[in-house]
Amino acid sequence: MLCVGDNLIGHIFELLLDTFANSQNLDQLLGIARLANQIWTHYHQIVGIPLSGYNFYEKLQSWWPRSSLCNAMGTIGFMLPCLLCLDICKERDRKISEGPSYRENNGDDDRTENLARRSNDQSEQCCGSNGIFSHEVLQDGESDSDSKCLLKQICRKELPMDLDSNSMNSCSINHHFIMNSASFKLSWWCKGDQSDQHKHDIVSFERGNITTAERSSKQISLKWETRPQTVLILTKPNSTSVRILCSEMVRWLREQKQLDIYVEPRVRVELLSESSYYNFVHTWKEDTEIMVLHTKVDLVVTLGGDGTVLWAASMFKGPVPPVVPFSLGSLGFMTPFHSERYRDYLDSVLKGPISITLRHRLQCHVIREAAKNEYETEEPVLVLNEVTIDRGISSYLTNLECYCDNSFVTCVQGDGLILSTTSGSTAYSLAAGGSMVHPQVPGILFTPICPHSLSFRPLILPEHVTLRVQVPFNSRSHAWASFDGKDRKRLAAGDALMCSMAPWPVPTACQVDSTSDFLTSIHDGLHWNLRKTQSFDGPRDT
Ligand SMILES: NC(=O)c1ccc[n+]([C@@H]2O[C@H](COP(=O)([O-])OP(=O)(O)OC[C@H]3O[C@@H](n4cnc5c(N)ncnc54)[C@H](O)[C@@H]3O)[C@@H](O)[C@H]2O)c1
Ligand SMILES: Nc1ncnc2c1ncn2[C@@H]1O[C@H](COP(=O)(O)OP(=O)(O)OP(=O)(O)O)[C@@H](O)[C@H]1O
Repeated sequence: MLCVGDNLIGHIFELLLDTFANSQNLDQLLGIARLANQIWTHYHQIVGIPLSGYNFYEKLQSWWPRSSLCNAMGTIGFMLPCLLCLDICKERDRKISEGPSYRENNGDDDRTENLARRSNDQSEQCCGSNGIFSHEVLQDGESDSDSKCLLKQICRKELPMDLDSNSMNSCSINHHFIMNSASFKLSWWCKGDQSDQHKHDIVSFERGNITTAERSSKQISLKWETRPQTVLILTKPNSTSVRILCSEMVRWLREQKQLDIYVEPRVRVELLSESSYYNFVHTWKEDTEIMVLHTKVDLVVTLGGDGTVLWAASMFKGPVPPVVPFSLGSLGFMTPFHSERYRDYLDSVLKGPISITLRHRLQCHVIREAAKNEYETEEPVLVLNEVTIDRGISSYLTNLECYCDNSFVTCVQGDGLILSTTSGSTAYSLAAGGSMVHPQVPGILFTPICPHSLSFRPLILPEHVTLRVQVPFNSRSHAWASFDGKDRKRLAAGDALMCSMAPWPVPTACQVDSTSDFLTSIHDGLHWNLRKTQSFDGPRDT
């Protein structure tokens, strides 16, 4: 990157701009804007303040009046980094001259005991200069954290979150493209491993000694850098207790915490039918607005069971804000927070720091035999638990050819196959005989459903592989793919499903920490290895 000249960067931007100008696909526009933003930040970081930024800015200015509304919206995403370049540098200089006071203290009084003690310790140990931003964790690259933080701060200052749910005008839509949520910092924490936290080499082999630096099982701590201002509350439908809790929580968050609140359209109607007091609650009208929710929302609260967490994850097709899952369901594997103590928990979460679990997701593409090119027909689907390919209502055995990075793995003959995340390892995959895996372990579980073979054991594959499950051309029936138990798609002979790890995990807040929460849920939820203890006086409960 260091030897990349202005010209090449200019070409890249030109190429991006052209693609941008010709695209009408909102997903693609967002992707390009993000890419441009990243290139710009890296370039700026390495080369200093390039005057060519002004050239780029001029180019955008001239192009702007010719663009459609849709493209113009995205242009803001391009322009902002240019406009902020100088401000960022000035701000960075200011911070250097001011010294450590910049790192604000996020408060520490009456928070929930467990959460606070644990998180504070972790923060002391690893925040500060070793902190990393969420996107750095995902990309494993070094980036200018301060500038991104400032970018967000400035955006919020200039474009306040005063959206009225009934007046979603073009101006309000414009700022959806701009990073607008509270900034936070993520940092690793691992017992006895406080040094070398920022090594980016996965394996080092200095003087013949092979050591590994990046271990996926480290606990991650989130510390707010700016106060969260907007909360999205998602609720399980048709439950009176959830409805009562929701209205109580909305009132509390508004009156005690002065937060902006978003809910689904259905919930807003429910709240308004209760009282016109809830008029301040925001929602959305069009599904397209959901695609930019992550730029408006600092925190997501779910009230329900695991299904509501899956529902929340499915709403975010890209980055996901931190999720605080409250348990109002029957099992609650992913919902460690008890609803009775919601005030204490939310108080603590809003102050931070909090331990989080980055729950990896799988990105699934259905590729039709009839399609002209690989990704022509269907949007990718992100799953938090699993994608299942099964026989549906057909009484024939499924016959699925499986490939891993283009190497033939096996042919599944049985009821079907589950490709699961480690978070989903305790769901359908478990019922089909798969192992339970700690959610911080990045891997893909390959679990057959009722295989008609005595020797077909489940596998766990590394996180970097791409799996392809193909319905053979001579298949006797169709197969069906379903995503987190929903949205069934028919796979005809020749169709395939591609599956790989998605770059956007779901960060869920922990009640204690990732490991403790996982063990609590397998003990309390599944009664794992519960057995009476042997004793001389007869069996005893453990
Ligand atoms: N035989 C089975 O065990 C079976 C069959 C179909 C679907 N499922 C699971 O149901 C999920 C959909 O959940 P839903 O709530 O929308 O449907 P649902 O209401 O039918 O609930 C399914 C059950 O699975 C539990 N569950 C969901 N995710 C879990 C997880 N990660 N760990 C442990 N338990 C979990 C839920 O708590 C719930 O009790 C699917 O993703 C699939 O994993 C399981
Ligand atoms: N906001 C929502 N809108 C529409 N459907 C939802 C929403 N939240 C949850 N669901 C669906 O409602 C169903 C039940 O939700 P959930 O699993 O949370 O409750 P539960 O079954 O009582 O709890 P548990 O999963 O712990 O057994 C799921 O199929 C889920 O997909």
